[in-house]
Amino acid sequence: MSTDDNTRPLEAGIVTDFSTRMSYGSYLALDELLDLQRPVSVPEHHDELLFIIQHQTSELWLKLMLHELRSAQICLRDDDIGTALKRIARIKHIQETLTQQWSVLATLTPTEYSEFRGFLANSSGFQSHQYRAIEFILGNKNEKMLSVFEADPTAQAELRELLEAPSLYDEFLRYLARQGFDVPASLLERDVTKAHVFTPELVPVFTTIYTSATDNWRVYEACEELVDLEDNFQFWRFRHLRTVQRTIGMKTGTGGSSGAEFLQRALNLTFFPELFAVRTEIGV
Ligand code: HEM
Ligand SMILES: N[C@@H](CC(=O)c1ccccc1NC=O)C(=O)O
Repeated sequence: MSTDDNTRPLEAGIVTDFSTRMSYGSYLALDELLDLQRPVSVPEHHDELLFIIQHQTSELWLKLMLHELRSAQICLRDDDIGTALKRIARIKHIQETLTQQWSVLATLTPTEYSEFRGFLANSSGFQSHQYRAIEFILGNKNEKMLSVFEADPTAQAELRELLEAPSLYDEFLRYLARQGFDVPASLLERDVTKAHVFTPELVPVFTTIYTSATDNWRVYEACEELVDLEDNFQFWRFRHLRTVQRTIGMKTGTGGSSGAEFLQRALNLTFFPELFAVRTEIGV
């Protein structure tokens, strides 16, 4: 039923008394959440709220990504590839959201950013423990990264635990070995605290999977999901680099690195090199 005054009448059943009931705001702890955006610039710069919300929303998505990645690892350990694939499907959508989100920050001009950048002092995304946790789970292990978290023992301990645990790729290769694939023993017994290094002897395993995909759909699909995951991760890194270039140019970073040059080097890293190398071996 429509009304003449272009308003929607409330229905009789709509609940309005929340004096004793759980409401939207109380369920989501909105009072606390919306009290956490605290600009430090004096006088307060109009654009600092954008900067804070861009980072806080990113951290929330990183939290969910970590939750799903940890679960995917457990699924693989339990030989439950179906659920692992479901976890990765969601992770890929989170990555797409994180990458698209850069366009909001791209509305921040270099001048606007320079007006409050000084207030950020030495804080930097480099100190994001959730980001580092994701890098570790995906296999970009680097013990030196722990030093940044000396003042945050909880974060440091969590990162050390991840450093010493098998990566997602380690779990996948162990799964493949249990499924009867000829995964090199050196990889199954490797020092998991180190980054995975390209191992030519692993490539034939993937050549078998890719050339007989019709007999191994599940495993083939899992390989392709990992390729998507790495692609998406690189897209995020690339958008970050481009945002940095258009915002601070070649300035050094607040975290103390060379800035754009340091971020550029991350684009040479790879999580699953053999899944890319197999492409060279397929067909003519
Ligand atoms: C104007 C916006 C931004 C600029 C100018 C910028 C700049 C930089 C720079 C220069 C670095 C290198 C470390 C340093 O010396 O500080 C860095 C690292 C990093 N930033 Fe940003 N950043 C921006 C936005 C963001 C956003 C929105 C996020 C989302 C969480 C983010 C996350 C990170 C992460 C995780 C690193 C570490 C990357 C790695 O280890 O490879 N940054 N950023
Ligand atoms: N590293 C950035 C500062 C920065 O972007 C930042 C500062 C505090 C919290 C998060 C940040 N984001 C990513 O590095 C810069 O050098 O301008």
